[in-house]
Amino acid sequence: MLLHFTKMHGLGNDFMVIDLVTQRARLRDEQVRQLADRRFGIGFDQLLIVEPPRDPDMDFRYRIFNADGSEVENCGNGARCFARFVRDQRLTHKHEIHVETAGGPLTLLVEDDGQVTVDMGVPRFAPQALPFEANEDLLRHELEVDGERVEVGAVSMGNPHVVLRVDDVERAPVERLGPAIEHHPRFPRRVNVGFMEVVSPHEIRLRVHERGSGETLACGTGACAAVACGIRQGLLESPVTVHLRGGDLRIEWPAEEASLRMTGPAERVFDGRVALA
Ligand SMILES: N[C@@H](CCC[C@H](N)C(=O)O)C(=O)O
Repeated sequence: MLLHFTKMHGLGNDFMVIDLVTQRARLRDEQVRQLADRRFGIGFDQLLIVEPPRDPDMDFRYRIFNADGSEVENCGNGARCFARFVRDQRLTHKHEIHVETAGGPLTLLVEDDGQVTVDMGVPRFAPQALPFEANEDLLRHELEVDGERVEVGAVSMGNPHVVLRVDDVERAPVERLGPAIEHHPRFPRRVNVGFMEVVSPHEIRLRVHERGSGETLACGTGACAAVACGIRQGLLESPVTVHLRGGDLRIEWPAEEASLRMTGPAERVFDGRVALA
């Protein structure tokens, strides 16, 4: 069976997008992993699935799968690509699109210049929101990783994140600490790991080791998590420009109980058809 798909990216965080509003398919974990393979498949960091909503107040259901086949709650760069995709495919003409995700509802706003702003909701710092085995909600938690003590901020942006402050993001131990923290026993559903260099109160540099996909060129929810932790720790002030290896995102978080908003680009790369094994 041939399935139409579109390859997209948000700042180099790349996606295979499949419309399951007009097509029918069920993908097994091993099929997702095979499609994600950059040599034997299409290659992507995440697979995004567009489905009809289950809640009649929503426009679509937005499902996300990491390259390792695991289904996850949220993907920020993917949300911007999702908005561009459903409009390009004429599945909607709306500029404000409401989607349900496994991490809760999201609102996507397509701006006049083609950039997309995502209302990511209110960051949640309670350890059980990630989940994270910790007794209380602290600004910084201590973690023992491979015999080393590191300090992390912990936050749920629908999906779980920790953020480490580093002096120089290019020299940060992303390859060593990223996977070790992702699989740390205190995170029963694993965790995304951000390495943040503070340049000024309105500017950071960031690299993210993503749960289930490894280091990517950009992570939207990771950028939101870093800014949320940085503001809460008194290091940053809204708005913040986040420099990722694939480009920049603008993050606004005006007040603790307010929604956090992320603005950035969404690019279509090519369309294709693939036979599911
Ligand atoms: N690339 C994403 C996040 C994708 C999901 C993440 N790897 C997870 O497992 O939670 C983004 O742009 O937010």
